[in-house]
Amino acid sequence: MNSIEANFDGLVGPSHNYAGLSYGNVASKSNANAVSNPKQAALQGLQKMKALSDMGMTQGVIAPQERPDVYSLRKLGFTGSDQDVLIKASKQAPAIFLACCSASSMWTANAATVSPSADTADSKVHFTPANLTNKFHRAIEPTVTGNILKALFSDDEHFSHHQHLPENDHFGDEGAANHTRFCHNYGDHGVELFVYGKHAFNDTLPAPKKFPARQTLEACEAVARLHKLQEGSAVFAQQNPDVIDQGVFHNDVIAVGNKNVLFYHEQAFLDTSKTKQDIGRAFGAEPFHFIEVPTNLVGLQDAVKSYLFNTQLINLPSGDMVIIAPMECQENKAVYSYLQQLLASNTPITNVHYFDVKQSMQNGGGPACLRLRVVLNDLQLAAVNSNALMNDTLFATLNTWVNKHYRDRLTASDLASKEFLDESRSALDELTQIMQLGSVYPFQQI
Ligand SMILES: N=C(N)NCCC[C@H](NC(=O)CCC(=O)O)C(=O)O
Repeated sequence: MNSIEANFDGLVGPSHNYAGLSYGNVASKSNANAVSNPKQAALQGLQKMKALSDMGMTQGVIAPQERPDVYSLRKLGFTGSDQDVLIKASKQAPAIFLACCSASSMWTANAATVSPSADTADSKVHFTPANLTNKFHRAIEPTVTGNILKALFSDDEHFSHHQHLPENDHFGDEGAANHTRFCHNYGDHGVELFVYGKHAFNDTLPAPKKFPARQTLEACEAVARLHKLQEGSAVFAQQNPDVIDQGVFHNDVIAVGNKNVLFYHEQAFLDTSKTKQDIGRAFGAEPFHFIEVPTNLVGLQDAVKSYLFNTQLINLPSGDMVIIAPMECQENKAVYSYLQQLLASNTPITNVHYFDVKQSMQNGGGPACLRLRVVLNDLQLAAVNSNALMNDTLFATLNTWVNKHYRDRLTASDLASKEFLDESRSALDELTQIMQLGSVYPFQQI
């Protein structure tokens, strides 16, 4: 049976804004308080999805979350009507209020970890929503993420959904942003690489000193157990703590893998040779390509600014392996010349396509952050909610929907109005009908 790797991108929500919420994420902090353009952000995301679909890729859409999140604010003691809650919170606790308004669920690489059925003991595709405990604005995502994933992958003959890990820093889990999979063909048994920032239960081992390690080894191991991965097919590697301290808050900011390729920066891992050995041993005899980018060609700051590694490494239906990169890689001299050199050298990577996802980039979210990879065989693909799969009709419908509901300018003060809340809820209500998701949002469940 044929298997493909689908990409499910997060549709940017109507509240997309720059609130400087992510300590350790340089772009988020440096663009705090900038005026955002949610309409442009959503349209940029849709353009990328459509372009990948036009390249022959299977492209899905993951709906955004309901924001402002009035329910979290109520849990924190704000009372009255929804409007009262928003006004009180925005005045009395502006930072908490903004955290409850983030459109951060757009970065679906952090939505969940997904293991294809070829890797799991029960031959089902396993999903564990990420608990995202390290940042409050993200820690309020996993329950609705789980609802949306179940609405897209509902058939329990094929799909197995787990509860997110316990909500504690010891089990901090950021999902697929710290997970990549290697295989020969997508339908073959693969090797899943889990990358962590620290050991939660042993604080004598290396860990970053300045910025937080958002993912723990213990969280990675728990996900591998839940997904029933076979012995030897999960590899665990520690991220270099020094690069976390320089703004590499997820492994997908410094490394990306696909099939028999790992594309990574020289400084990505704490112990590069052990990481390579472990992957090589698990992968077996077939040739594997470690494409290591040396610091003298691309410095760490250039890698972080351009998001060279937050690129999608995909196989087109023709078999060609290509990079989907943000425009920032074309604009950065060192990175662009490295990529030109890479294409001229003898690796499986044959082309680079550049996309404008600037609205997302300014919050530290590149092309790879915006997508969740899901390997599916023909039967599983047929069981996916087809209203979430990109095609000409869905593209046109979603463009019209965005143009109808989204603002092209949003500041913190706009977010506290009842008008904005009503606008967002009516947009999401219409979206659940377009995508036939059912009542996934709290405002639809009251
Ligand atoms: N690397 C991956 N896979 N994802 C990128 C996530 C970016 C996100 N930024 C934010 O949440 C910023 C929101 C703000 O500041 O308004 C984060 O730090 O979690």
